[in-house]
Amino acid sequence: MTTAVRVRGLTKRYGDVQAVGGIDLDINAGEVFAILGPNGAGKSTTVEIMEGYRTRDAGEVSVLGIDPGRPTREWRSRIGVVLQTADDVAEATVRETVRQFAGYYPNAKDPDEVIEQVGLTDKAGTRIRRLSGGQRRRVDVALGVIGGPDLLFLDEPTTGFDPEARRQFWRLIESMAHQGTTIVLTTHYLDEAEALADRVAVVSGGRIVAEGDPATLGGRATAKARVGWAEEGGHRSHETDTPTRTVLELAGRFDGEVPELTVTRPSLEDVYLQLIETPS
Ligand SMILES: Nc1ncnc2c1ncn2[C@@H]1O[C@H](COP(=O)(O)OP(=O)(O)OP(=O)(O)O)[C@@H](O)[C@H]1O
Repeated sequence: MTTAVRVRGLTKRYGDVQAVGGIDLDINAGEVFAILGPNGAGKSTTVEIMEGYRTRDAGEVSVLGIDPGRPTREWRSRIGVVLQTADDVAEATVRETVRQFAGYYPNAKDPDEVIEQVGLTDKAGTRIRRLSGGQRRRVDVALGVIGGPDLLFLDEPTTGFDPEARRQFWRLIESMAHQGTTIVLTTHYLDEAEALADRVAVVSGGRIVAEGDPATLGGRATAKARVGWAEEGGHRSHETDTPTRTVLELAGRFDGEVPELTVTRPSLEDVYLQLIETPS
């Protein structure tokens, strides 16, 4: 498997603040990798160093085989970054802006197709300054993907999106991943990480405190299950390592359907909150 991003011993300090305190990361080509962590954990700093927009104090970083501290023009054209749209495009329409950016890349995607994928076809002729915050963010995403990048960085991409726009954005990311684009995203939405990411890293206090498949992170898949049901006008629940046996016993007791039956294991959010409370 080819490695798209390799980071070893990355550190970055701002005055007294150790923003990144020794991060090691390997992100495979074609993978969707999510970086999670509380405010101030060091996510943006790490991602901006990988994008070549911030200098590092120490450590090795290789992104598509290049040190982002010494970027080449060819390398830049293979990297997609979602930035806040600059104010100087605010007078231009969505279509004009996306077409203009398409002109900067050798392998740009079709502007109208990208506008459709971010759900802005109805607004293609609208000036950017007349868009809502969430619509404007969708323009940012369109500009990040228009170049047909091999590696796409998304820093909190869906902040300000309504639920429908988020789902539409997820489909765009899934289709880009399906076509082989490597995607690195930071997000505060755990459902987003769970829906999109092959692997996640949880960053806390400038270090990685857990890393893995979101379905099994922190022992989620093998943690005790909670079986819940309704009985005698109240809600009952039981924590167990053998939920199937509990359900069978209940089915026998109720002679068929168990009222309001649920079987749950810790959510990604439960595991995440535990991880950031007790950084190792
Ligand atoms: N330019 C800067 N100058 C000084 N301190 C900074 C600078 N940028 C970030 N920091 C500090 O470094 C730490 C890490 O910040 P960073 O933006 O990387 O966190 P983050 O995980 O992306 O947070 P958020 O979820 O809030 O975006 C924070 O304590 C922040 O205050």
